[in-house]
Order: sequence, then structure tokens, then C-alpha cells
Amino acid sequence: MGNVATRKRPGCHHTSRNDDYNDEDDGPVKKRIRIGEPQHIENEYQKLAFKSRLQKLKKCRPHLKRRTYKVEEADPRPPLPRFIVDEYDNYEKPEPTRKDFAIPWFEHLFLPEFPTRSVINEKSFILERQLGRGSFGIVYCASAIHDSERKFAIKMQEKREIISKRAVLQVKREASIQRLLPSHPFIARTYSTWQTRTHLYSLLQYPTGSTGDLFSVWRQRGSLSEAAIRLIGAELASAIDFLHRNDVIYRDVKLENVVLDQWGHALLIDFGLAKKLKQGNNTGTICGTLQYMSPDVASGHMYSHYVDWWSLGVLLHILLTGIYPYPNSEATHHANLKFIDYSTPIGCSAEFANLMDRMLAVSLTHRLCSFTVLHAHPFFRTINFSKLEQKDYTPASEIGNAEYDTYHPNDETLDDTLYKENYEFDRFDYFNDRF
Ligand SMILES: Nc1ncnc2c1ncn2[C@@H]1O[C@H](COP(=O)(O)OP(=O)(O)OP(=O)(O)O)[C@@H](O)[C@H]1O
Repeated sequence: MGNVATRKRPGCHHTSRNDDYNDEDDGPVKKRIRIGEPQHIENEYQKLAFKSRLQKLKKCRPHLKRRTYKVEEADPRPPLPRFIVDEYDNYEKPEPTRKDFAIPWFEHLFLPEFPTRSVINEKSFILERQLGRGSFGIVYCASAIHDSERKFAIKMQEKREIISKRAVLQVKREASIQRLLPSHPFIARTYSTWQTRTHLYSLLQYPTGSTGDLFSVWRQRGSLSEAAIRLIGAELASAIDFLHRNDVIYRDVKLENVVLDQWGHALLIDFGLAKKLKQGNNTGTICGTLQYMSPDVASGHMYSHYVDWWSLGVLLHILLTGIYPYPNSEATHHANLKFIDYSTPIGCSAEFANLMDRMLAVSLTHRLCSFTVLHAHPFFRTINFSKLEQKDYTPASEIGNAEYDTYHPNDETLDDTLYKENYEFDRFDYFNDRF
């Protein structure tokens, strides 16, 4: 029977056997009455009547309607704090890896001091000749492409060299100090810096009609006259004082870092060892050029801006006498520097001799350690520093009129190969704030 098709009568609701009948006795079982189930509907009329009753029932008992409830999931993110924008800065950011950089890491490394897109770039200049060579590249004399009369010095440094010598921070520090420094008549200005994929560029002030650096001038012409030394010394003192007043310690005063223009005015270059240091604060890195290094730096103790005055003393001593004041021409390590056997230069004026004794005194209590004292020293009595900064004097007219006998056969004569390089005892210091 199960397989026989049966015809449904309209209005007749067939239920399955299992639901409505008991297998044991054939009588009808109790039917379960369900709301909305038209069990007794015999015809179409009854069906319609049932529907309308059901609708009425639903109207007067609305709670029977099916309701849907939206179960909202908890937001997995904690609510963002409002108005506390600064707190985001405190979040620990993971160290960026190479692949995190949108621009190549060897460009990112030198940002922001050396921008990648610069209006002024190497294509704006014609390189004319080489001026000198530094630790990481070459310095060229260049003229502007649209104005061949305007001369600049362009320092072109190799990124590969800088990275391999772990001097990234040093180079960036040099650029930022030079760019932020206000202009001064005796400090070379940095007009612009930029980078390509392989090189860093710095556009520097070029001294008009330059006669080269002070070392070359000194080597060509021999010792300078006291009058020339007075003017060059005063110009450098003014530049050093300006740096100190701007919270910068220079740490590399030497003949090679001073270039002269055609009138003999000095221009301080190369801020490779300069550091931002507030007046009165100390630092401790052993760096500089050995033969110009003060006992304070060489000792490894903390020191401050005054060490620049010592180096200026050494420079002035060399300009007049052609020898180092202390027997350090052979030194190759700061621990070997000797600050003994100093003798006052003979054959010079008493004022200059006294100035040297004061600037090169090992004891700090006797040493000339400030511009105020230098300015008032009898050797500079004839100099009006305001006029000097207006470039009212012309050192060139005094250069070459040497009165001093520079022949010192067994003395600490200068050997240019010995102190060409800057000296840094602890390279590691470039990577922390001590530098
Ligand atoms: N503004 C400038 N005008 C003229 N000549 C310059 C200028 N800047 C640098 N020079 C020349 O280039 C040489 C090297 O320059 P500089 O010392 O700045 O390079 P560096 O890479 O910083 O070298 P260092 O190894 O001494 O740190 C100088 O000795 C000087 O002769």
C-alpha cells in the first residue's frame, strides 16, 4: 500500500501514519493541536474563515508575533581614547626593517638632513676643479649653470664609504649643525644638502678667489707675520666664540680647516667633529687631530667648549714658529701625547709670547679659556672686533711679510702626512649622545 499513489482531496489534510495513528490499535490517536493548523477545514469556505480568525487573533495578541533579536557581537577593539592624541606617541613602535621602508633604506638613512628631492641638485652646477679630498669624498669648486660667475664648493660624499665606516650619524650631525647655524662672516655657510642613490651632496660657501687652505698657504709662504696672525687669529676667535654662543663645540681647529679668500679673510670649514653642546655642559669623546688636541680631551676626562681655545693656540703657534708647541709630531695615539717641555717662542713680541703661554698652559687655572679674556689680551689690543666682523681689515696685505726665523732643524717641524686625518679614539661614540 505504501507505494500506491493516493489522491488528496481538497480541504482534507493528510497526516502521516506515524503521527496520527497508533500501529497497535487501529483507532484514532489524540491529535496534537497546533495553532494555525487547519485540522477541521472541510472546504474552501472554512479555510478562508480560519485564516481570517487567525489574523484577528494575531492582531489582538501581538506578543504572538515572531520577533527577531539582533545579538550584537562585542567590538574586539577597545574604544579609542578621545582627545588624548599625544598618547599615541607613547606606543612602542617596532624597529623598521629594510622591507618596511617605502623608499630604499640607503636613502632613508640620510633623511631628513639630505633630502631626496631637491630643487637645487647636482644638475644645477658645473664642476670645475677639485679643491680637496675628505674622508668620504671629494670637494669641488663649481659654478652655477645659469651664472658662471657664482662659485660654490660642492662636497660630494660616497654613501657606501660613510656606511662602511659607520659614520652616518656623524655626517648627518655635521649637516644639521651647519644648516641650522646663523651666518657668520668667518664660517663657511651651507646653502643646501641633498642625496642621490649613491652620494650625499653639500653646497657650501666658496671663498671668493680662494688661495686654498691655511696649511697650503703656510707651506708655500712660510711663517706669517705677527700682524697677519693677529688678524687671522682674531677672525678665527670671532668664529669660535660665535659657535660657542650658539651652543656648538667645534673640536677640530687646525690649519687644514681654514680656507682663505683673496683678501686673506678666514673661513672655517668642516664641521665633522662639531657637536651641539650647551654652554656650561660637558662632553667626553676623545676626538680631534692629535697634534691640536688639548690635554683635557687626551686625558679622557669630561671637557667643554674651552678645548677649542687650546687648538687655536696651537694653530697660531705653528703659523709663527712652524713647529708644534709640544713634542707630539710623532704621536699616533692620544695616550702618547706629551704636554711637557713647552718653551715660549723666542724672537717674537712679548704680547704674542704671553698669549701663547696663556693659551697653551696645561693647567686650566692659568689657561686662556674664553673669548672675553682673549679679546682683552694685549696682543689683540689694536683690533676692533666690530670692524673686524665688517671685514674692514685685509689680512692678505700682511701675509708674506714674515719677520720670524722659521728654521728649527731638530724641532717639532710639521709633517703634513701626520695630521691630515681626524682622530677619533672611540668610533662607538658616534652612536650615542656622548659624542
Ligand atoms: N667651502 C670650501 N671652500 C673651499 N675649499 C673647501 C671648502 N670645503 C672644503 N674645502 C677643501 O676640501 C678639503 C676637504 O674638505 P673637508 O675637510 O670639509 O672634507 P671632510 O670630508 O669633512 O674631510 P675630513 O676628513 O677632514 O673630515 C679641505 O681641506 C679644503 O681644502
